[in-house]
Amino acid sequence: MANFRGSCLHCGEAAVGPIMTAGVTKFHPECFRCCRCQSCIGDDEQYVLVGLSALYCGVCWSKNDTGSQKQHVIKVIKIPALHRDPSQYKLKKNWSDSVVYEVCSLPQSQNGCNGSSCQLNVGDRILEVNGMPVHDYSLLDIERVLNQRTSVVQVTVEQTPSTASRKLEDTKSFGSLSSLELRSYSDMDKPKDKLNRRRDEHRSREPRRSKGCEERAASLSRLSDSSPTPPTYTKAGLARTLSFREQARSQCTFRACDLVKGELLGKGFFGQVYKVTHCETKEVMVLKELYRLDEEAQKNFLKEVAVLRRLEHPNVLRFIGVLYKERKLHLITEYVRGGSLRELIQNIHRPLSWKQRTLFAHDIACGVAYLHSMGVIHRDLSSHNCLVREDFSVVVADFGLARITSEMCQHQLDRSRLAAGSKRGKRIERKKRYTVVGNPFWMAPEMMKGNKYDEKVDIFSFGIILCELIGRVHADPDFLPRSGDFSLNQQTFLEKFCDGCPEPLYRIAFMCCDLNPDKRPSFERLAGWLQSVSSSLTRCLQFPKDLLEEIRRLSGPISCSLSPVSCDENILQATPSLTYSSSSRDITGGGSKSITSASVPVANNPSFTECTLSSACSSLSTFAKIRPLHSICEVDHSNSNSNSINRPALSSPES
Ligand SMILES: Nc1ncnc2c1ncn2[C@@H]1O[C@H](COP(=O)(O)OP(=O)(O)OP(=O)(O)O)[C@@H](O)[C@H]1O
Repeated sequence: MANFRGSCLHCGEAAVGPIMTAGVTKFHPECFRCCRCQSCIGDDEQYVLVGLSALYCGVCWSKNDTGSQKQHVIKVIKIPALHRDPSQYKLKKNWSDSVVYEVCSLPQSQNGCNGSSCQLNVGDRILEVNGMPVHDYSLLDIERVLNQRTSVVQVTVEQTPSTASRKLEDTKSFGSLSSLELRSYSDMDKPKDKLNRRRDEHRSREPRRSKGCEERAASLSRLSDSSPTPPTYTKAGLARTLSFREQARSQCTFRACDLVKGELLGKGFFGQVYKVTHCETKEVMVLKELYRLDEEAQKNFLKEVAVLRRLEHPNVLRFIGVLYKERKLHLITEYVRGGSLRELIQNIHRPLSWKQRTLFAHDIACGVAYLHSMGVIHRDLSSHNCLVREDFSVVVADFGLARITSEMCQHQLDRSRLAAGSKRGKRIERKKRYTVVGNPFWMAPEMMKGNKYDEKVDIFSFGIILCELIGRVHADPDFLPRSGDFSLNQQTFLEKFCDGCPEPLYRIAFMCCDLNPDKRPSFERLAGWLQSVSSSLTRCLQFPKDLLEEIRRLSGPISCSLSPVSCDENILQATPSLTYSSSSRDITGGGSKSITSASVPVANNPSFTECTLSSACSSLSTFAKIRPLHSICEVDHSNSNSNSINRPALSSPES
């Protein structure tokens, strides 16, 4: 079995967890897509990898099989079991690469057909037979399987230009071969030789399939993992080689027939979320599928899968696997029964003690501290995207807008170097001019203004969540008092919403909502503070003196609002197409009026669903009210010197 560490050929990121392999090249399942039609290629589907770069699905390839003979190609060929011909495939060992066998002679039936892209040719290098890498087997074993007459044999081959154009010599005919033909195992007779016995052994370890489930086509061994113990679902969804060996935790690929679709749990901007139950284990999970098929939606969804599959933490939504259905990728995650934190906060019939609120905040802080340690900025942290489990622990979810920053990993490294006593280096400049994404209610001021930002934007969002928890108030600026500079209006919040709130808790919230990102505490520190606060609350003790002093010192005096919140509907009406300049000092277009708490019911106005970002930037309130309908707004600030309009940027590309 090959070592499946390495990187994905498509995205270049580490290929861990379930991966698709084409020969020795690896892909994440979500990256294993046809370069022409962009559809995901399932593990039972034909593919052709040309020149170690262009991947085609069987359909697109067969429509346009031109020029293949001049290129390096990895593909799957099926040899049907229809012919009775004594002539045989002959193989030889490829001495330059001891792990593959080369076809040196063909049966007579193929006489004159050499060079065809859909059958074995002289010189083809055989990488896998029936999904098993050939290096585990002797040349005789492989020849025996190829020449058996009882069942379809699926062969993954590598064709080089010389192979494809090589002339057929010295071959005897035994009937035509068809390939690029999909047949399932259930169509085939059970092979008896060693190779097929091995395959059957693997399959016999799988849970019994539900009746009526169509079995998979012969394995291409593209979905692989090296964890020593196959996880629960690995085998349920696959009739291929031992897979999922790379990671200890389970990440699975399901078939549609493995899961029974249940109730619709909700709809986001791009996708919808269903409860599903596994036929065999009865485990309830969540399936997220896209209903929008535009590029933007696809991009965000693939990112969500890509991010989630790398993460494993008790306070981060658990990724279970993926499902290919109708050539589309679906995400399977744990089912979180308690709904969103926002729903819980807003449920006034449900009392929440200060300790419970502190624990919620602690869990989120731990989850996002982990994300940051993994180099992920969430960028859409909100009480919508924090889900509450039955045991009242909270998980952070929804990674469609997340950003992976290698700088952050570097930052972690540097920190550990510093901790290990090496010399203090120059502070790494991590802030970058990324795109503006997320929900404006929770969005950090620096992102709102189109400035450079870093992971501290998540801390601001967390501060808003903490305010929601403290005041059981909507994050909407119509309810949660904000200042003219988009920070929190601490004074008003304190007066209106902090009755009975432990002092450290609201002070922590204020620190998180500081306008200056550098003054916001890290999630690691926040988790520590919140842990101490909750312990004190549990034991009804006074807060430790040093904790209180530290928090007071760092949070400083309670600030008063600089620009009183005003109610100015005219801003909304008068500036329908303001430009959003990345160099402007605020997002109001004019700078004179920054925040309005105008209670214009735009959120419920259907015409705003089509509203563009540029027209939405007239005020925080307008901006904010667009978001619940749009769910995402992206503005590209990559050209920081430009004063030009960044037009409705729902799909602005991100570098
Ligand atoms: N794993 C889960 N378990 C239980 N409920 C979930 C789960 N994931 C999502 N939901 C619920 O399904 C609904 C839709 O979720 P989804 O993540 O698609 O959208 P969203 O976060 O509301 O919006 P957007 O993706 O536009 O930010 C939400 O109300 C959420 O509470």
